[in-house]
Amino acid sequence: MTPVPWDEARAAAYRAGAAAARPAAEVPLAEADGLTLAAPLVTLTDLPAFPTSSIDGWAVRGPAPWRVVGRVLAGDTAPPLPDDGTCVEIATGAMVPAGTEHIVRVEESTLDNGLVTGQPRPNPEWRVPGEEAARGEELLPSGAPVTPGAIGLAASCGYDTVSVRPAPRAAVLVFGDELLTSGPPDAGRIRDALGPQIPSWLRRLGAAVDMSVGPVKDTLDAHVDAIRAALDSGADVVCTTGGTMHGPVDHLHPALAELGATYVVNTVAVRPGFPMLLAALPGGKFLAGLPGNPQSAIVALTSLVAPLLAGLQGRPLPALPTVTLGAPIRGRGSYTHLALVRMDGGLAYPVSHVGSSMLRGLAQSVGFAVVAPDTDGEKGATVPLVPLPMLDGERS
Ligand SMILES: Nc1nc2c(c(=O)[nH]1)N[C@H]1C(S)=C(S)[C@@H](COP(=O)(O)OP(=O)(O)OC[C@H]3O[C@@H](n4cnc5c(N)ncnc54)[C@H](O)[C@@H]3O)O[C@H]1N2
Ligand code: MOO
Repeated sequence: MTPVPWDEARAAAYRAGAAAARPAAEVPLAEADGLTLAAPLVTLTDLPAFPTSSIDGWAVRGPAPWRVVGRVLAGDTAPPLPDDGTCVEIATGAMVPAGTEHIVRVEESTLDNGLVTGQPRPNPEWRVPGEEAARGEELLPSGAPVTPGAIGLAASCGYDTVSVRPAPRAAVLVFGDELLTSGPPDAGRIRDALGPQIPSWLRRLGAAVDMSVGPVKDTLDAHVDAIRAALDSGADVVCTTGGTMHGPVDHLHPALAELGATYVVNTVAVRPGFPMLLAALPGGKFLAGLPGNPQSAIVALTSLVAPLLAGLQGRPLPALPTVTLGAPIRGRGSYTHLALVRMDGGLAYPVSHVGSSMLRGLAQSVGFAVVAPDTDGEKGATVPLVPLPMLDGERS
C-alpha cells in the first residue's frame, strides 16, 4: 500500500463528497440554520420594494408652507400627494407618496394651524427601490452556508423556504475491547477518549450525528454487523475509530472487503495518522476509518472527514488559512507533518504532549500547522493551518 500524499488525499476526499452531494430540499427559513444553499439566493423583489421613508416627518410637495392632507404609516399604501403646497405626516418605514419632493424631519419642522414649515435637508431622506438589490440579483452563491444573516436576508427578499442541502448524517462506531466507558483506566484497560468527542467535532463540521456506538466487540462479525446497522440507520458517513492497521484484532479492512467497499484513500503520507482511510460503500455512502490513537484520529477527521462533509454539503473545499511559525517545527521526512499549534501574539507555536496517543496538546491547540514533505518549518515561515473545527470563543 503506497500512502497517498496528504494534500492529494484531502482533495480526493472532497471530490468524493462533492460527487455524492446530498440532494437539495426546500426547508422553511427557521429550519435552515447551518445548512448550505443548494441554489443561489436571488432576490424575488427590489430591495427596498418601494420608496421608503428613513425618518419620521413630513412628505412635502412644492414650496412651504405645506397643508397637512393626511398621514402615512409603515404598512400603509400611500396615495399620491395631490398638489404643490401639500404634505402628509410620514413614519419611518412608510411608503413615500408619489409626488413627494422632500421629507422634512419632524424635529426640524413646525406645525401651526394645519400648516407645516421647515427646511428639508439636501440629501433625500428616503430609500430608493433597488438601492440594496435589484429584483433577480444574486445575493449569495450556491454552496454558501445558511447563517442567521442569510436567513434574515432571504426573509427580506421574499422567501418562505430556501433550497438547501440537508446536513449529512453521520454515525460513530468505536472499536476496541480494551476501552472503558466510565471511570479511570485500570488493569490494562483505558478510557474511550474518542466516542465522547468525535460526535461533537462532526456537528461542528455540519453533520447530524444520529448514532454513536461503542465499544464494538473486536470480532469481524461484530464489525460488519455494526457498520451495517449504522448504514441501515440512514448514515451517509460512518466514522469508525481503531482497527485501521493489521494487528491481530484489527478487522476494519476485512470488514470493508466483506461489505463491498472501494477505497477512496487507503493510508496517507502524513504523521501522525497515516493508517487513516476513506472508503466508498455501495449506495453512495462512506466510511472514514480513523486510527485508534486519539490524536491520529483527529488528524484523520480534519484531513479526510472535514473535506468529505464539505463536499456532501455542496460547499467549496475549505481554503486553509496560514500562520507564521513563532518557533521551528521539524519535518517528518517524505511525509507531511501535521503539528499541533497554539497562537500567541499572532504567531503559531508548537505545543508539548503531542504523542499520537495523547490529547493534552490537542486540547490546548487551534489546529495543525502543515509542514510539507521534505521540509522543516523554520521560525518565521508562513505555513497552512488545518484548523480544529471550533466555534468562536472556543479558540484562545
Ligand atoms: N506493526 C505496526 N503497528 C502499528 C503501526 C505500524 O506502522 N506498524 N502503526 C501504529 C500507528 S501509527 C497507529 S496510528 C496505530 C493505528 O492503529 P489502529 O487504527 O489499528 O488502532 P488500534 O490498534 O485499535 O488502537 C491503537 C491505539 O489507540 C488506542 N485506542 C483505540 N481506540 C481508542 C479510543 N477510542 N480511545 C482511546 N484510545 C484508543 C488503543 O488502545 C491503542 O493503544 O497502529 C500503530 N501500530
Ligand atoms: O500514525 Mo499513528 O497515527 O502516528 O499514531
